[in-house]
Amino acid sequence: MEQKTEKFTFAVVTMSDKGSRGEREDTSGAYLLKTLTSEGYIQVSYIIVPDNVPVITKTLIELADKEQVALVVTTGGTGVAPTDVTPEAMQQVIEKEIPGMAEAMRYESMKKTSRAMLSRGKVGIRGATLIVNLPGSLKAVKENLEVLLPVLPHALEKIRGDDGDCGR
Ligand SMILES: Nc1ncnc2c1ncn2[C@@H]1O[C@H](COP(=O)(O)OP(=O)(O)OP(=O)(O)O)[C@@H](O)[C@H]1O
Ligand SMILES: Nc1nc2c(c(=O)[nH]1)N[C@H]1C(S)=C(S)[C@@H](COP(=O)(O)O)O[C@H]1N2
Repeated sequence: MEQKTEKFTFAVVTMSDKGSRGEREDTSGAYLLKTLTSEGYIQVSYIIVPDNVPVITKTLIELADKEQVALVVTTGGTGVAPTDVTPEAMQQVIEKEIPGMAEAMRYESMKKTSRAMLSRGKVGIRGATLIVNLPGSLKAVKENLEVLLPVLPHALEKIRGDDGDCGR
């Protein structure tokens, strides 16, 4: 079993027009905050932004470059609706993409719903920050987190430059 960690900071960014206008309770963001905290990660920021590329880009760059947060998990805006632009913003932010992490989440999600193929979420690194896009619905967040959580400590250690043991 992977050990719990108390060593990494995290931020949650919810991409939602309705959420940013206060028209829908952000249950997905709240679930992420609760779960990551209970896993031992340290919350430093929680932001709700509209589905707007410049706003999302600025927010993610600030969290990585200024706040130097270890982990940023986003929810929403990954799909195919005209307003869904999270991946387009990510394209401008990340320096290294980790396609395997996004594909693993989609692969496992496909076992729950074929609609998982509609998510275009990315995972990537900017500086020493890992940024992970999850879909918007609470169900999707729960299902994707199950795939993500076990690999996170090792990924974050590697990104930080630790000599992690890959052997287990
Ligand atoms: N932050 C959230 N918390 C809880 N549920 C959400 C959240 N964001 C989206 N959802 C749910 O996931 C579904 C798909 O998300 P999507 O972003 O396409 O919805 P939307 O209503 O067009 O979003 P928005 O206008 O807020 O950007 C929504 O119908 C909603 O039920
Ligand atoms: N595991 C999982 N992944 C999922 C879903 C889900 O219910 N479970 N919903 C899908 C749906 S219906 C959509 S439209 C896309 C994109 O969601 P988003 O636009 O809210 O980011 O995520 C998909 N990924």
